[in-house]
Amino acid sequence: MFTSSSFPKKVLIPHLLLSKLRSSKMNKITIWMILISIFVILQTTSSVEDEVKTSLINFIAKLSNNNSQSGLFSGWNSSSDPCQGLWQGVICDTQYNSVRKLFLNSSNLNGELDVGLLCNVKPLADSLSALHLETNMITGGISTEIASCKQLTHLHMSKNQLSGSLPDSLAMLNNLKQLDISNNKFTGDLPADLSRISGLTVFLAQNNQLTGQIPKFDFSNFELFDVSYNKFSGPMPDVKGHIPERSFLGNPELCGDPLPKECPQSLQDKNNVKDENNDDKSKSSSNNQILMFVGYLVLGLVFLFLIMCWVYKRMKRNEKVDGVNKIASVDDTIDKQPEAASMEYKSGFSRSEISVASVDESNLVSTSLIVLPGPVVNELKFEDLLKAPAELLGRGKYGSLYRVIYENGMNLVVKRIKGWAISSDDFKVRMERLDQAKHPNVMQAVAFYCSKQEKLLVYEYQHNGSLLRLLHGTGDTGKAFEWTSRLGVAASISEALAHMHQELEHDGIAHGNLKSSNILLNNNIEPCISEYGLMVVDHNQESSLLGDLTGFSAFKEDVYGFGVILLELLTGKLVHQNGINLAEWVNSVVREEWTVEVFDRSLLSEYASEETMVSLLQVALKCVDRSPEARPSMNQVAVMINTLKEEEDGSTSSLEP
Ligand SMILES: Nc1ncnc2c1ncn2[C@@H]1O[C@H](COP(=O)(O)OP(=O)(O)OP(=O)(O)O)[C@@H](O)[C@H]1O
Repeated sequence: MFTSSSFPKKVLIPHLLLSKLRSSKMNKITIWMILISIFVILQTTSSVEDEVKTSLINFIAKLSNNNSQSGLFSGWNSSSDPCQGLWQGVICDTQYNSVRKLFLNSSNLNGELDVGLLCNVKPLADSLSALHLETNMITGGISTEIASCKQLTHLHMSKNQLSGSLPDSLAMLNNLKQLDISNNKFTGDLPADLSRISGLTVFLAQNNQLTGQIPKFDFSNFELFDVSYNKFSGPMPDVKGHIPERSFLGNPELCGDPLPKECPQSLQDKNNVKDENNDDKSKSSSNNQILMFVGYLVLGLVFLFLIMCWVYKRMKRNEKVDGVNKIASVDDTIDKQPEAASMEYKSGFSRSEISVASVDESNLVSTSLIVLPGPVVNELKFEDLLKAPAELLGRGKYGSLYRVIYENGMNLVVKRIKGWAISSDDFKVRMERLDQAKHPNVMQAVAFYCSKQEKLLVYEYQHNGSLLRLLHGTGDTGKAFEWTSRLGVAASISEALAHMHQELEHDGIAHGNLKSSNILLNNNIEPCISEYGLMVVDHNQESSLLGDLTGFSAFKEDVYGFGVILLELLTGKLVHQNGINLAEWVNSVVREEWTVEVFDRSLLSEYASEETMVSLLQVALKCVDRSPEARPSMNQVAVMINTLKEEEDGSTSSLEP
């Protein structure tokens, strides 16, 4: 029942357990339960083996016409082990203790074949790889159950009295290598799918009464192939020289080369048509495949092209976004100067960009520049501006700024504003009003251009840079930015701004984007407010507490912007530095009565009046009041600063010898 190798595992362990249990004096019921369990386990294990034994005994009994006990097979009894050597013809796999092969050939077997008795018993069907029944007188046939003996590689049944047709299920034995059914009385057609068993190397079916056509095997696989002396019909399969002619002889209805019988014309035609059909089918299927392939290729290319377009567009868009981000960072940190920025943006003033604008004629006020009257330029042509070499100075939230060297050597800057929701007519009126409200400390536009999509403003280029650069730059002017100059700048800007506010009050045009980078130093090192009235006020600024930033609110935003400039002048600090908001920082220091601490140290060493500085600081703090209503008007600011300046001028002149 058990092999010597399996016995110790299954019995010794319970043994040990038992002795342990006895020694620990466990109660009898427990011991009985364990014994019963062991018995049940042993019973179940043996029942599988018994099933195999029983089926084998039944199989041989049927094959031998119930005479097995008298002859060779007397050792086949249920009290012995099929794998222990007493069972004649049984070969086992010793490792798995399973029946692998049955050699029952030449054994005087004259009973009936019942493969179901072997193949319906799973453990046997799963292990049986060879069944040799040749040279007997076995009757019956091969039943469909043969398909369950999936491990069969060798099925030898030659020289018997087997009859009936071969079941289609025979073709399901995928592992079959040798099939010998020769010298029997088999009838009917060969299962067509037999040719699908790719590992079949021996097929012997000679001397039967098999009919129909010979399946199209891959004849190159065969070591042995014989279908001679049957009743096969139809054309010879194309064996491509792998099988000798004699393997097909004795089939009177079989025709075609190399057999002596020629196939009738009708059969040839039928065959040719069949072949042609097959050829056509394969041709058309290969054509279809080519067409399909080309289709996929075209689709793939179109898809690739679309992806590339999409990627290109995205890259373009990202480039733009990148540009905005970079400029924003320049503004925030102010550690890059216009030159640095221009170095960064070498792309320059794209002619095509402006050309695009110029073709948008439907929305133009004028198809060319409107040159404003003034001493700077007498004549400025739009086309010449487009032709001129240009360099990008900066790219802000509202647009880009280019430096353009005009044909006569004149340096201009072109501000290009995109997406400003102002009608062309309103823009033109606005430009004219700004031009009328002149002030020497406000930079006048030289010319402008307007379309629905964009607006261009032309200014004179200022070589001396901005107040921002003067305060926080490298100091390449070589001069210290002394207190009196700072006070002078404050006075000039406040006056210019007060003038503009007064002039443009009814038009509601404030500067809208007042900051130290928009205060430029002209040829006389005089401060000039640039880009007046070009911007919609930035709603994100901390000063911008009101939703409506036109009219009154916009003017108050300018006052706030001016207050910040004053703070920059007094402290020498940037608007935002290391995350600290300048206005808040100054306020907090002043609240702590450490006012002197806020001032620029370079000013304290001068003969600057600390009193005037504190007074100017108070003006600045009023300007940056959180409540716009609490902020003074620009006119009031200008008066206050001028008074301070006069006092300062008076006191310094009285100090002079
Ligand atoms: N007419 C000019 N001549 C010389 N430099 C100028 C002129 N106008 C502006 N600039 C300088 O060019 C740089 C870029 O200007 P731009 O107006 O694009 O940026 P910004 O003033 O920093 O930001 P915003 O877009 O908010 O105005 C700034 O440093 C500015 O001081």
